[in-house]
Amino acid sequence: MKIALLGYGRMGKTIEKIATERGHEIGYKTNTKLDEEILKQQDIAIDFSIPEAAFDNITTCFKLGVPVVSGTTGWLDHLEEAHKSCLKHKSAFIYASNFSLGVNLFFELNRKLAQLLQPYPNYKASLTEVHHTKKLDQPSGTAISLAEDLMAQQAYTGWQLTNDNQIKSGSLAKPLAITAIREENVPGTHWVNYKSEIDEISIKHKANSRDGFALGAVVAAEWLEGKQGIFNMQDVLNLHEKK
Ligand SMILES: NC(=O)C1=CN([C@@H]2O[C@H](COP(=O)(O)OP(=O)(O)OC[C@H]3O[C@@H](n4cnc5c(N)ncnc54)[C@H](O)[C@@H]3O)[C@@H](O)[C@H]2O)C=CC1
Ligand SMILES: O=C(O)C1=N[C@H](C(=O)O)C[C@H](O)C1
Repeated sequence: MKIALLGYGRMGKTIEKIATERGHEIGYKTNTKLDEEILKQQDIAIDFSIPEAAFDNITTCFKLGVPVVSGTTGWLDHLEEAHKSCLKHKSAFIYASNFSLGVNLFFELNRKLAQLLQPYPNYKASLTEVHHTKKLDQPSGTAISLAEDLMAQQAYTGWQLTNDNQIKSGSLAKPLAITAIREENVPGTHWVNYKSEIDEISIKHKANSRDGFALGAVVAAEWLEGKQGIFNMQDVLNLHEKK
């Protein structure tokens, strides 16, 4: 496939390495405004840019008939609008807050654990994420996905970042606490913890590098080729069928 990399930073460069190893061609890469003439000659676009640019990049691709794999976090207020644009232009789209196989299995574990602990409100849940100091958004997109899945099974009314009272979502009547920690060179670590007076149950995913995110994004792009519509990583990894 001829791939456009929208965002050529840490992830764009890792995706280039993995896509090339898998026999793809990088036909276009950019860190700024899109060149529509070159972009429309590509088979697919992979957007790992910045929150402010993602929506425009993605909808420009749909307008040009270029399917999109998007991993940029921090722009999800506009996700529904992006879906509408994809459907309007009969294009194809996959968004994931995390493309790695390990995290997508971890998402399944999180949903299962939240369901198992539903009858036991004495276990208080919390989330922690650790990322590198260059990360622009907090909490991470992955932590928000974990929180949303957990809250679908448990009696929390919203989530709140423990280290910044301004950052929250939903009602604070019974908030789920998320702690975001920033340390040099950490690719991404997430914990879900349940604590009672008697004991604690924790699950953790730690990325050792960015390769898993990049491989997942390239596999998603390969899977999306020739399809039309809106998909997610559960579709790509066939996780619906494994339940
Ligand atoms: N879904 C997933 O699996 C993962 C998602 N991410 C997310 O991907 C995004 C990028 O992460 P990194 O590569 O670490 O960041 P980065 O800061 O290294 O790269 C972002 C690049 O986008 C460029 N950029 C700025 N404006 C642009 C525009 N208008 N169009 C295209 N590019 C533009 C910047 O110059 C920069 O080079 C972040 O939102 C991050 O949270 C990161 C890792 C995994
Ligand atoms: O910015 C990052 O680096 C990462 N961002 C994603 C997120 O916000 O969850 C995925 C991964 O954790 C790395």
